[in-house]
Amino acid sequence: MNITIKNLTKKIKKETVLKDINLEFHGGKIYGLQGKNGCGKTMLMRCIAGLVHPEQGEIIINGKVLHKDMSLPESIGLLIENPAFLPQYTGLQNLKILADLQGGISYGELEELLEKVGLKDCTKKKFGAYSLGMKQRLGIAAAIMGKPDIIILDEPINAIDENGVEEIRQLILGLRSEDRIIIIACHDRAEMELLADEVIVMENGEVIEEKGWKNADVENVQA
Ligand SMILES: Nc1ncnc2c1ncn2[C@@H]1O[C@H](COP(=O)(O)OP(=O)(O)OP(=O)(O)O)[C@@H](O)[C@H]1O
Repeated sequence: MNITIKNLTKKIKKETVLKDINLEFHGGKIYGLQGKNGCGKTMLMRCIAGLVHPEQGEIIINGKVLHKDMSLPESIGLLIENPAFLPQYTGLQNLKILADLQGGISYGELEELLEKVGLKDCTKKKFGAYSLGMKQRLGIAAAIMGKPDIIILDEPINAIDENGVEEIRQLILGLRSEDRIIIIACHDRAEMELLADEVIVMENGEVIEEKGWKNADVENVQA
């Protein structure tokens, strides 16, 4: 599994929100996007997910060029901003609707997913009555449903209570597998150090630093 981003530039109106981004992502690693509010983390994630068309550059996923060889990445799970769930249904019912669209996911798997994200005690509660942290947990469940090759999580620990943070952290670390690329955005540097194998630091739409610390073979690539 690999993703190559070449000379990616995205403009919104006259503002350049991503500037000449060049990055490589490989399976087996958790990549962290770090930077201040508005630096372009979400926009980069949207581009990788195929939700936004860049003005320049390309995104190549396993040799296939996004928007040329395929309209969307073939196997991707996303948690970006507030996921749209139906308030009148429970978390399990919401997941079931998504699972039916995707196909090949059993009810048992959905129950397991809810347990994994710490929602198994509220299977009867409707999404509309969920707390912010519960909504976030369901969003993570939806993003990892069906075991996608690429998992993108924008601020996954946001709104999770203190006890839940370690639980969600362990869940994310446990998702790491050889064939999977995980990309998370987080503005908290300490959290990022606990979660990511490589960190991509962004500022004003540019990548200003790439560094890795969990794997000895990854040194500071770019200072
Ligand atoms: N729909 C939009 N219309 C206009 N400008 C946008 C839009 N979406 C994002 N932007 C701009 O693009 C830039 C990057 O935004 P982005 O959401 O990627 O930042 P971010 O790093 O994810 O920030 P945060 O940490 O607050 O989520 C910002 O200047 C933002 O104002």
